[in-house]
Amino acid sequence: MVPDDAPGLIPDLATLHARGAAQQPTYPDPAAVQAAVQKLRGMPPLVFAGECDDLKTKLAAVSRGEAFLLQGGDCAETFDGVTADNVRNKLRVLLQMAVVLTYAASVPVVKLGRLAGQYAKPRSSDTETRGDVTLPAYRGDAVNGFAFTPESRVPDPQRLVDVYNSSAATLNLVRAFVTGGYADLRQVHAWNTSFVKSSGVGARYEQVADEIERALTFMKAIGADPEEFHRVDFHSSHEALVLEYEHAMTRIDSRTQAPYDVSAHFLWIGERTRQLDGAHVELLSRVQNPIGVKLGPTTTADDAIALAERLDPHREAGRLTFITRMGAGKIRDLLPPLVEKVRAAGVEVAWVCDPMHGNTFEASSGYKTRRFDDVIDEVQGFFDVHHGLGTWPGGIHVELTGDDVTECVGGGEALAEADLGNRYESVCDPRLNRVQSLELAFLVADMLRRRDETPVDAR
Ligand SMILES: O=C[C@H](O)[C@H](O)COP(=O)(O)O
Ligand SMILES: C=C(OP(=O)(O)O)C(=O)O
Repeated sequence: MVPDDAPGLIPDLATLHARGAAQQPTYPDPAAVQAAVQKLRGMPPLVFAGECDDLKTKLAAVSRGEAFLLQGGDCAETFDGVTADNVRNKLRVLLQMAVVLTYAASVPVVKLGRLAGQYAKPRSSDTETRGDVTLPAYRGDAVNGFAFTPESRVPDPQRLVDVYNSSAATLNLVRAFVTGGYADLRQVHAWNTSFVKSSGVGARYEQVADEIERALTFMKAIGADPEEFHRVDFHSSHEALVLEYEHAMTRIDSRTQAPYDVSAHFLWIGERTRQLDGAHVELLSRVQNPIGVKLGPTTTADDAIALAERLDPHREAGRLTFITRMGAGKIRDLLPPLVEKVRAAGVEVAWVCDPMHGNTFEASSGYKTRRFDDVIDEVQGFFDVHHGLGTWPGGIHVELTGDDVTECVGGGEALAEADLGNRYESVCDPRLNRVQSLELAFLVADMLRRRDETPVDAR
């Protein structure tokens, strides 16, 4: 456990806050905050430091161009959403996407859930107004309630303990699924439930599943049935946003005597909290987990290089992932100078594309949405830029759900703006539904394959 004053390893909370921490809740009762933090400091780790190191090794392969990262899950998890069906559905769509990417593009896929901790949200505005009532904005279940009442919107630190418990329950189920038979490759057909089967992409998936099944039968016949066919490696991630939670979950690893944030394997710093001298960069600069930083359209190459110097001064392979979220209309202009200058500075990172956060708009009905075509266009732009520079498009970071929601428009089922109200369930940003997620996986697999077909000297 890291005491609040572990000298030299982790600054105490007050010192962190004194740096000016963006996007933090204003708690009305400091004693209640202290009590929640103390409670969390005594809880067991959610992940083990050695697992974080394993993920770092895998991300090093991503940064070398030898693997592809699939990072996905809800925009904002909710406490009510911690049900067996919900967790299974999310895992299932990620497994299906990973199979498509691995099989269709012949590339190892590192699987990273945006889950078991993704409960805190940075917001554009501190308040939300409905009619003539203005209340504090909803900042995720980690902070306050979604219900639009004054009581619900008051930040409650006990929620941080609830985040821990919900994350533990989710991770427990995920671990059971991925090692206990559900993720066995022989389940590849069973993951395709009837709803998806009846869609165009579902039929395409069935073909892939048939081919995999034949290959598995052949392998078994010749006596090869490796352990990797029966389980998958799966890791957890979330935005490290609320300092009280991340600080309380930072512990000294008994093997190495170094600090790890044991709330997840991978933590990222958001676009709104990546200030070089800010608290979030300071805290994550001290922990040994693999970490990410979101880079939006205002990021200069100097910003990115300075972030790398602060967060990865020893240039450790797999330590740092840059997750760009420029917007479909900007990525082809903004990404090339960024990647070129970062590379010229000798900084080695995994480059990952978040095609969601630069492409949000408000539909005429008032729903926040994203166009599937914009999502694809940003990923295609990301691939084109890296292709042009000879660098590796290392992965995608996607807000998605395993359910058949109606939050993003377009895709093979041509979801229209008028359909958004049918099943809009996100408490923050719109997610790809299950069919759209699978369609994305096939399109990205095509992009990866086409890249492979290009002769190296033509790159
Ligand atoms: O998920 C990211 C942010 O929390 C979200 O885009 C902010 O949304 P807002 O602009 O509605 O506050
Ligand atoms: C807030 C998020 O993204 P960004 O920091 O890129 O806006 C997010 O991924 O939930």
